[in-house]
Amino acid sequence: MTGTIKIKYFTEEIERLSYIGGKSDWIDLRAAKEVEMKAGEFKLIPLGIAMELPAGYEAHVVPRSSTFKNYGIIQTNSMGIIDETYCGDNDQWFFPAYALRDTVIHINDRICQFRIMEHQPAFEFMAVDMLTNEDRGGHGSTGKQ
Ligand SMILES: O=c1ccn([C@H]2C[C@H](O)[C@@H](COP(=O)(O)OP(=O)(O)OP(=O)(O)O)O2)c(=O)[nH]1
Repeated sequence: MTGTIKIKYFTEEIERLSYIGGKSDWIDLRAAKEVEMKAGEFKLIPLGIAMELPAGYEAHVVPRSSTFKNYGIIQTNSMGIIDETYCGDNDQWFFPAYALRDTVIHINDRICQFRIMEHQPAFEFMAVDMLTNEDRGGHGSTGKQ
């Protein structure tokens, strides 16, 4: 175990964060309230936590592989990025959900997972007229098989 992260839980009704015994170092997150959705609806599902990430880190939130099968929802931003600056007392994490069928997500359901990543190094972007490299080719240029 390296490092400690301050975490605030917004409800007693979700289980505390834990690693699922030796299976993965991604940590599952839970819905913090019951959410009913109709097909075609968008909702932000609260995840019931706020965190003070360590300096120099961000968190990445993605759906679980089984989330669509279980709940018929997809994450509208594909991957959620939790900035280090998102650390205020009311900066609750949320899962932006789009429902493809009528569905109910219950409180404490594990709907997504996250991990903490170091920031990329800071780069400077320098405008040039030419890149002087060989073109790689358009999308799919390496064929299908
Ligand atoms: O799936 C997500 C994505 C973001 N956030 C929180 C953490 C993040 O730090 C903040 C802002 O997210 P982002 O920068 O991706 O959104 P934006 O639309 O660019 O908003 P902003 O103008 O606040 O940066 O919202 C979540 O809780 N879940």
